[in-house]
Amino acid sequence: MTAITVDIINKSYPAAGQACLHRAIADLKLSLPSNEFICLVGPSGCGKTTLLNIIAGLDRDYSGEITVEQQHKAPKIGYVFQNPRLLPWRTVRENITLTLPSDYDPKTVDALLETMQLTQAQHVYPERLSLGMSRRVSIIRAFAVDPDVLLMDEPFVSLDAPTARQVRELLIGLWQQRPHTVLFVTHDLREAIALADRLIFLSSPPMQALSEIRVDIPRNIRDDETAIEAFRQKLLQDHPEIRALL
Ligand SMILES: Nc1ncnc2c1ncn2[C@@H]1O[C@H](COP(=O)(O)OP(=O)(O)OP(=O)(O)O)[C@@H](O)[C@H]1O
Repeated sequence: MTAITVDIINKSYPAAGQACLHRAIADLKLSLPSNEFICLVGPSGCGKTTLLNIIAGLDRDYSGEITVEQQHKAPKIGYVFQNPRLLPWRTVRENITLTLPSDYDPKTVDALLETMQLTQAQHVYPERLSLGMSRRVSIIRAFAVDPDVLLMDEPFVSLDAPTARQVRELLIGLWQQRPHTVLFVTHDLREAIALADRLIFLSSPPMQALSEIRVDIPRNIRDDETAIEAFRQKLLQDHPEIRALL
């Protein structure tokens, strides 16, 4: 089943200091399958955040069409930003439950907190959290709404390597318990290989999809850095066009 169909004919921004427009996305067509973990990899400025904002419905100033398969009356989109965007005057638990309907099941939140190893921290305020913990809270908040699609925009950027690895493993544990269609943006090819069912490589503006590759490393050895590195080397060998994007 297809979860998201993207057909963007044109997305432009006003070009700084010029009368003309800067074309960010042109004739981009993607068909993204349900319940897959999809990583979007592309150079800085190629339009990845723009694409996520359009899919999320935050940016409607484009020509084309986006279709999101939905299980609810209106499509529910979870969005994890680079900045966790937690409300400082709310506890961890309150930040998670703030956007949930009034009849939400507290046991679901308990289970999410437990899977992300935050049960002990649920009543503290964000200023007491490390960046890795704040990122985990923002991931729970996105999963808690049971989204049709989960968008993640470089959520592990600026974490040190061991913390990024820990949060990545917790995220995959959560996703395996509650499969969702995930669109995850990253610059880091190793991170993408460790996470993804499918990699989509995007070119510089105007953005276009350059290659689409399935990652066939079994999930139970995705923490094996040798397997990840071997896949990366072969990928770059078989698809030299990708090198220019990294
Ligand atoms: N509000 C805006 N006004 C004008 N130009 C913009 C605006 N937002 C983005 N752009 C331009 O559109 C292009 C795509 O930007 P976008 O942030 O989507 O790229 P990105 O791939 O997410 O970048 P990065 O990986 O660095 O976060 C860039 O050239 C950027 O300068």
